[in-house]
Amino acid sequence: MNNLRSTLAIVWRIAIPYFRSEDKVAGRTLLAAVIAIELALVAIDVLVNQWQARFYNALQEYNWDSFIWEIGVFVVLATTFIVLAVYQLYLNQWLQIRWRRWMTEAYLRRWLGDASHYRMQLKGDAADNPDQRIAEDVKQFVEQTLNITVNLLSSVVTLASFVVILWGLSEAAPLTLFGMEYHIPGYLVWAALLYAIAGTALTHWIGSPLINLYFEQQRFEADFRFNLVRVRENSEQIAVLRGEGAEQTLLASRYGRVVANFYQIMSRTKRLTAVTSGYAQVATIFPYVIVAPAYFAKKVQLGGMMQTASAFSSVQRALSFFVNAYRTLADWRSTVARLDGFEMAIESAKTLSAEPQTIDVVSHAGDSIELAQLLLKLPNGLPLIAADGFSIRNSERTLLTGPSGAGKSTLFRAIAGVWPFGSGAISVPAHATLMMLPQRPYFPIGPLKAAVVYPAAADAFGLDRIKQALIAVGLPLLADRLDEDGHWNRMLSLGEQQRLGIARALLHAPQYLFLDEATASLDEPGEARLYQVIAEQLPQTTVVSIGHRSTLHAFHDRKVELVRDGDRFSLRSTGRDADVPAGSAE
Ligand SMILES: Nc1ncnc2c1ncn2[C@@H]1O[C@H](COP(=O)(O)OP(=O)(O)OP(=O)(O)O)[C@@H](O)[C@H]1O
Repeated sequence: MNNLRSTLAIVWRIAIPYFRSEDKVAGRTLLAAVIAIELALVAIDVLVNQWQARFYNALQEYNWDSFIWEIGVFVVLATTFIVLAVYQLYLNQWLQIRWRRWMTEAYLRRWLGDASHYRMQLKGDAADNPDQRIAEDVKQFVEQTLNITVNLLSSVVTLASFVVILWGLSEAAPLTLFGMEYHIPGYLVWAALLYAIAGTALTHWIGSPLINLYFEQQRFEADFRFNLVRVRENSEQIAVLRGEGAEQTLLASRYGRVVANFYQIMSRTKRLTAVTSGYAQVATIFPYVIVAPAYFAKKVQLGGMMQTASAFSSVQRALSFFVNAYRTLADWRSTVARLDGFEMAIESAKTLSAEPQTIDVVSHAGDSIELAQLLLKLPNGLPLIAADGFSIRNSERTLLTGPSGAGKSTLFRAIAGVWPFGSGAISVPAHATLMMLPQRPYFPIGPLKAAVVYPAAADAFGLDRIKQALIAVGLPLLADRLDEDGHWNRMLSLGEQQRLGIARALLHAPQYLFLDEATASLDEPGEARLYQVIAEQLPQTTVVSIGHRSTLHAFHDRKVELVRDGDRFSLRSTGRDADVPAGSAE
């Protein structure tokens, strides 16, 4: 019960923001229309039930006129039913797509905002496969929540209407056993109730493990899909390493989990289907068996008997909502749990930067980047880099070196404000523009011009400027392909990608440019030319580079080295090409 209450509380928390959003008028109107139509459909069911009594009595009495009249009534009822059913589905789908669009956009904003997508990974993948949460789970949540709510409501109303009818019919057709009449008020209602309770309990007992099994199934399927995507993304590496065999084994083992779990679902579903279909079959005949003695004792007409059977099955169906919807409910609960986990992971990634033991990235009025009492840590809490009173001065060009794994890239991540582990403060000039270029720049799939100017809009720069930037970095041939669509990370060599990255920097002209081995794939003369271009075209830009080649020294005013200092590394400024001993920290 507590479980149910907490699931409902989560559903409420996830569902309600849409109905309070800017789209609330459309959302509420559509929801009201869907519910109103559902209630009208129940009313038609009640009318059809009453019609059945009249229709079968007309048959039993060989009354042709009544028969024809009732056929006419049925045509009217059936036509109304069809029109309502068509519009109910149409409006339901309309609401679904609006609600889903709103939720998807809201999740995308939260996931992409504040670098949560990156921090969630740092936190150890608390919510697996966010892509699945946003693409699949939101769709299922909206669809299932709406259908379950509407069906539940319809069941309650059906129950209320038919219980009244069935109660009356219990009077008209008293319980007759072995020639004796027993007057139990509303015995047909009680019989339907007992029947439904027994079915529900049995279904829950057999079906409850399905909730977890469905949850796991979704996860295994998503894992498998994700690994397939990784193979596609890294297909060149895999091909040259002849890694196909290893991939086959890995993928087969991932798919093995999908299959093993599915077998469990199959065997559970088999048992559950035996129960639910047996239950449905018995339900067809059950009311006739109960009313038959009264019928054969001529206490009730054929019409009364048919009406009773149909009312009984309506009550029983409404009561068995849980039995019929068990699979959907199980699926729904796992969808809700996954979305809840996703929301929690986003929240905890957000609060990561607000925790007391995190790095503060603040803006200040000065024109340099200042590191004060900074201690960078690994996610597991081990110290990585300590820096205090260190500044990156305006327009200066700094070369950062140090052993592999010392934390050079992590220092860049901290300055960019996405590395939360550690303490101390990083002050960045207010309104300063920073650009980080890694060794492997990212290019969205699409036209080349959009890839170069990313993250600006494709039309943020004139075509001539983009062409000039490409020519400046030594990619004149690409200058004629700006409108070509492509997967540029796959189509260009790493050196070409790095040139393209520098072209991006030339266009954006940031005040601070951080180059994390961003030219390391070029030969030395090629690298030198790019630094020359940066110096000429971005004379005001403060450049901080990570690199290992000694030839880079010529393009920097200052050399800073990360040196081991106990259990961590610290920054030592060694001046231009100078071998200043360690310990002369800024
Ligand atoms: N997301 C992460 N989770 C756990 N550890 C990490 C993560 N990112 C980096 N590290 C660890 O932090 C340390 C510093 O990594 P970083 O990439 O900053 O080193 P680096 O000095 O740039 O190395 P290289 O010169 O080899 O590129 C490494 O030991 C690395 O394993």
